[in-house]
Amino acid sequence: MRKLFITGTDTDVGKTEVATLLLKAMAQVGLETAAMKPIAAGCENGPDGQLLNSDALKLQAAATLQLPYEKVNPFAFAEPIAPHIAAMMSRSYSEKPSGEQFLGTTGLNVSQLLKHWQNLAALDADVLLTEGAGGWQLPINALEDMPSFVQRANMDVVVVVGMRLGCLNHALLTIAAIQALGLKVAGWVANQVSSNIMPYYSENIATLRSRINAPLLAEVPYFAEAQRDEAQREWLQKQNWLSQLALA
Ligand SMILES: Nc1ncnc2c1ncn2[C@@H]1O[C@H](COP(=O)(O)OP(=O)(O)OP(=O)(O)O)[C@@H](O)[C@H]1O
Ligand SMILES: C[C@H](N)[C@H](N)CCCCCC(=O)O
Ligand SMILES: [Mg+2]
Repeated sequence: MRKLFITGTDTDVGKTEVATLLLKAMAQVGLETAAMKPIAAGCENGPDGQLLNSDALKLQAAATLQLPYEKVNPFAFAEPIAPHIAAMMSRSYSEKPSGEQFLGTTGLNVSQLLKHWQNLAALDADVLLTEGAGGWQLPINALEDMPSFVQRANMDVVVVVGMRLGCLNHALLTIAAIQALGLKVAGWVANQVSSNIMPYYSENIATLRSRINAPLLAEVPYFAEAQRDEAQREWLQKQNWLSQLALA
């Protein structure tokens, strides 16, 4: 089983967009996939009152293994804020903890994340794809960050770079932090996050290519709403990212 973790240079850079495109590409070549968004902040109430996150729903729908929502997204919080703060805010306190005290009350920890992830890993699909939340160095409690979970699970990491001004610093810091933990960067994806392509796009790509010691898996264009599905289908046919990931 291939275990991939999708991170990005920030929140809103296209991790879910790229993750669902990857899952669709994998399905097209007959791979069995499971997907997970272990922690999601920013949820709506479903019909039975269950908190549902749109990323988790997209991953659930794009994976070939049909899994119950709570297995895809075991930790769901209402507010669209940093997840460990959302986790703290979701609890009821007689007195809300002040200052840094709340960090001890998030209820999130690496061993719980690992337990839920291992349940999906045990299904032994060809690929288990896990989306992070926000950027790489995401705190989950007073002592632990998301990267410790990725390290314990020994996942390979795909970095989604939102192609906008500032991405050089964010991408290079992210890659350095992943590699410093001894984890493999399976590759990076340049994602156009706006209908206006950034100035000097190709020079920015060239700069990242020259400094990132991992393959550029794909350059994802901005898919306008109109005929989005069709444009994505056409685009997917031209990609060789699965062979770069040794999955095809
Ligand atoms: N290549 C693209 N073409 C068109 N829209 C895009 C593209 N990439 C991202 N978007 C849009 O930008 C928004 C943010 O993308 P996405 O939700 O994938 O970000 P994210 O990194 O997963 O964010 P989060 O940190 O909340 O998980 C979404 O509305 C998404 O549809
Ligand atoms: C709400 C948002 N869309 C994401 N789900 C969470 C982003 C967390 C960012 C935390 C931070 O680095 O400041
Ligand atoms: Mg997302």
